[in-house]
Amino acid sequence: MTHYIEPAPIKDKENPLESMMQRFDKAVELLGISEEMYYILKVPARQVTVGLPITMDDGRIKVYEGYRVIHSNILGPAKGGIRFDPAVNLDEVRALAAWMTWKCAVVDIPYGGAKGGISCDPRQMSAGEIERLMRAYTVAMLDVFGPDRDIPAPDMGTGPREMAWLMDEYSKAKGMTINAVVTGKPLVLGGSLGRTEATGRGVMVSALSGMDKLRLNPYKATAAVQGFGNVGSHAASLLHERGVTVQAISDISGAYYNDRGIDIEAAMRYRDANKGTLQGFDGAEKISNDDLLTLAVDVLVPAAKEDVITHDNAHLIQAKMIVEGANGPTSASADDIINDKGILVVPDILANAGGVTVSYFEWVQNRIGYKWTLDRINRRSDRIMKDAFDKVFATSQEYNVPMRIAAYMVAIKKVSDTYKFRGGY
Ligand SMILES: NC(=O)C1=CN([C@@H]2O[C@H](COP(=O)(O)OP(=O)(O)OC[C@H]3O[C@@H](n4cnc5c(N)ncnc54)[C@H](OP(=O)(O)O)[C@@H]3O)[C@@H](O)[C@H]2O)C=CC1
Ligand SMILES: O=C(O)CCC(=O)C(=O)O
Repeated sequence: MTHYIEPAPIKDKENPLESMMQRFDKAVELLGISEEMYYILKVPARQVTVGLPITMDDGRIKVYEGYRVIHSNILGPAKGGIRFDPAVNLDEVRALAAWMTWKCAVVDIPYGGAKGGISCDPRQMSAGEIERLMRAYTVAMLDVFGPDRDIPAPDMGTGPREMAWLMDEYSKAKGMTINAVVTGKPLVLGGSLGRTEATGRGVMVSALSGMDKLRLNPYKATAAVQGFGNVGSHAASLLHERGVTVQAISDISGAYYNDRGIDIEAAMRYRDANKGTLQGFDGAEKISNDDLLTLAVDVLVPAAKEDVITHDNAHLIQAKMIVEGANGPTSASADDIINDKGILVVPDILANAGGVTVSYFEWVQNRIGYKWTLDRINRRSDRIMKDAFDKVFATSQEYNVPMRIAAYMVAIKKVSDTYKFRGGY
């Protein structure tokens, strides 16, 4: 029996790092970036891998691998979530860290990009085992994290509970309470109002902005949302609130379809009362996660994981618009097919930036020792998301490129200009 938890193998097909680099290369070429700057932007500033021996509930010791990659800290402290998932490996974390750099630059917040992850399956672990893993990871990253250095947050498989453990462990090690070291915390520990829904809310703002460009009336529009976790469930709920008929939702147990629309609040209540799963939800017909992606809806929101839309299924997509709630849900191999079909894609580094935007607000509130109202947070984050959408859309028109490449161009220009002005290399 193995006590070492092997990280997921690096994928040679549909590798997220490759997908990120292909879009990056295109944007760099259009911007006429120098070769020196190309490598400055490409190579991560820091990569840390740690071994984490954890005592499991049955007394055995298992050794997990954890990662933190700081892609860039030129715009400010690095920022990015921590992922607990069996598919985590260093390549995935490197791609996710770079996406954070571009994302923060697209929405014009003063952060660089980072990401962390542990190759583990939290669904198979007790709360105590997860807590020991999170605390061990925090101790291993004491010289990486810091409110002015690198500020983690939740991602897939983690949430406020894990962020609370991180803050506690970090604060104990430093001998004082330092809540600005992490965002996405519970409210009582200095979390921000609105952070839980923030990513889904930004997805909703992006979807409505895209619908406006396509002249789609939200009250007549339909949507399918893949993933019913933090991002997917709030995106579905907020789209529903704005009049959109959400015909399909899904989680790892499968997808649930109803052409008259799913009662999203009922689905959320069902999931919360059913150990976090939609398994058995009866307000809809059960279909597969693959079938959800090819439904004849106006708006498709992939909000679960990477590389679900690939060369193999892109030609089957019927949606008029894809709003990427997840990071990297479309692999680069699908880009040309999707663009040729005329589908408007609001890319991940724009569409899901509402989360990090409100994380930024949380950090600002922690630092000034004050709490903003939910109304102020929502108004400010909606404005940031709408301005970013308009800027990326205008760039896509100016250069006649898809919004994805336009978003990379906006981001890369900002980061490379920052390097030029700071100089010293
Ligand atoms: N949380 C945030 O603020 C942000 C998250 N993101 C990105 O959004 C995506 C989702 O993150 P988040 O909502 O936080 O994660 P969660 O862990 O809260 O939810 C993930 C959801 O995806 C489902 N899922 C996982 N694997 C599959 C699969 N193979 N097929 C179908 N569904 C699956 C999960 O199902 P189940 O519950 O059954 O396991 C769950 O419903 C990730 O790509 C993340 O990086 C981006 C920006 C910010
Ligand atoms: O809220 C944050 O700081 C980061 C969220 C995140 O990991 C992401 O946007 O992918």
